[in-house]
Amino acid sequence: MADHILALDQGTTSSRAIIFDGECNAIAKAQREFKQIYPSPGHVEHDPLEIWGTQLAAAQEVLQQSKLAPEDIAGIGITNQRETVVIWDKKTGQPVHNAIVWQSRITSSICDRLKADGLTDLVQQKTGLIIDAYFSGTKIQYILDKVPGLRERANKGEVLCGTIDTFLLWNLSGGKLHVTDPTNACRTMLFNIHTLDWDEELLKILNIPREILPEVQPTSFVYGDTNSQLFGKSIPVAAMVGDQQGATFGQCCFEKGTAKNTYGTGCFMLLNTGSEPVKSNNGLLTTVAWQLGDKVTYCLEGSIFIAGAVVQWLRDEMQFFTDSAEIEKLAAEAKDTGGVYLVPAFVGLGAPYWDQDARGTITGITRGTNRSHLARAALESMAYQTADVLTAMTSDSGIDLKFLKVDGGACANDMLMQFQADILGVSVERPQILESTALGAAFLAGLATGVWKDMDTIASSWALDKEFVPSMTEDNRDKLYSGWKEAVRRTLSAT
Ligand SMILES: Nc1ncnc2c1ncn2[C@@H]1O[C@H](COP(=O)(O)OP(=O)(O)O)[C@@H](O)[C@H]1O
Ligand SMILES: O=P(O)(O)OC[C@H](O)CO
Repeated sequence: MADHILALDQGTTSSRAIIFDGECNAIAKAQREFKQIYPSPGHVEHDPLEIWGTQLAAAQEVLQQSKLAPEDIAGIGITNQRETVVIWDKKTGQPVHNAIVWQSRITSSICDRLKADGLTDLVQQKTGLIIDAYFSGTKIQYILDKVPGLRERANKGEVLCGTIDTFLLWNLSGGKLHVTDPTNACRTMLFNIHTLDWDEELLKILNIPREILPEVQPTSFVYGDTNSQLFGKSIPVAAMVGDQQGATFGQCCFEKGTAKNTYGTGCFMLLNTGSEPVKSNNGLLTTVAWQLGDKVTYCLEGSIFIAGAVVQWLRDEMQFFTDSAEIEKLAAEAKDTGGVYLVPAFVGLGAPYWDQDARGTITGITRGTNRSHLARAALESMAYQTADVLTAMTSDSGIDLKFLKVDGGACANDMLMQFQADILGVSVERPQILESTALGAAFLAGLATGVWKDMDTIASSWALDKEFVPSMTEDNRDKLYSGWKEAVRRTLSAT
């Protein structure tokens, strides 16, 4: 009987596939890393065919490992790095350019022009976003302008465009389906989050033909079947969801006022604000959490560009250790940072500052500063950036968070989680299943195919691994946090 779900988790650095059974057990996992391409400083690309190749290989491997037949899989749920965008030839499937990755700053000058043209309010009102190179719209414009003859081909309907969910679905369906969902569409800066459709005015401003964009369907939805040659038999694709919204669903943040924070390459905090979009006055994004049937749930999001990546930087560039987990031991050698703050603005700063030109800063170094202090400051930077976001969220939503659910690679770090609880003054809850992103995609696909009956059944499956309770005095918290604010002030490009 088809009572398993295959989740495809296409992330920034790897393509993963996990099979879940109806009791949320991950019965098999496979993962393939792929190349990060840096054509120039601040410019990040991926090879779309490598993304597809690694994702397909991981899916085929996990099926083989599980010993299940394709007919045991009720559906596939796709979850993906968001904003990263591809344009490809409709006939051959060949990409016309590398994918421009969400982290890429290549279009920051286009964004500066849009801001100078006074479009900030219009963009926020329609899309819930802040004008920034992070989002797909200016990346699409950049590719259309850069590749010779591409505009004419786009106008003639010879090419297709899409975020990674769409590109994977198109390939999985053998070139039949060109579809996205609102959690991905809303990250393009071309999608109106109120009408739930591509916005003609924004398409005109960015000079993007509507014909190249995909159809938009709900997040949990049977979009169609995979090409039968890929897995031996066709399997329905039954969910597509941006990875951060996927993690929010996987963490069962179904109630208005619940939030999760994912500590991966970057750090993304999403607060469920219910059926109405809440406008931010403090540098957060208003974004679609998911669409089930015709019911849309919104959230406020704080997107932090560099979180776990600061640990990778200490590992790869500074060569402090060889494995990310070793930071725990090194950081524990110092009882505190000795007054050092590290602001990892390696690609500018995202929420709530949105400063494209800021660059990383270390403050408070003395003759006694050593590697342990720096390691500790790097870990603490994730917690301080999260505190900046939570302050903005409380102010925008009027919601006082009771607890924060956490997931992602760096949340395995107990020292970081305790410091996070301390600096927020809010309890931090780590679940037993840390694969929240893939689990969210599985839940959404399972809802569309009957593996899970309803959201109440899903919510009852969430189980706590460890709770971190704040233990720092308010005085100490205020003193440490004001030191961070001063370090950020020195980092911002205008100062
Ligand atoms: N014990 C640890 N302490 C701090 N950071 C860690 C630890 N283990 C892994 N990380 C960081 O977590 C990140 C990986 O998390 P993951 O959720 O897999 O990220 P992504 O999905 O963005 O690729 C890496 O940036 C890594 O440096
Ligand atoms: O692939 P991740 O986990 O780093 O997530 C990337 C985000 O979706 C970017 O918005």
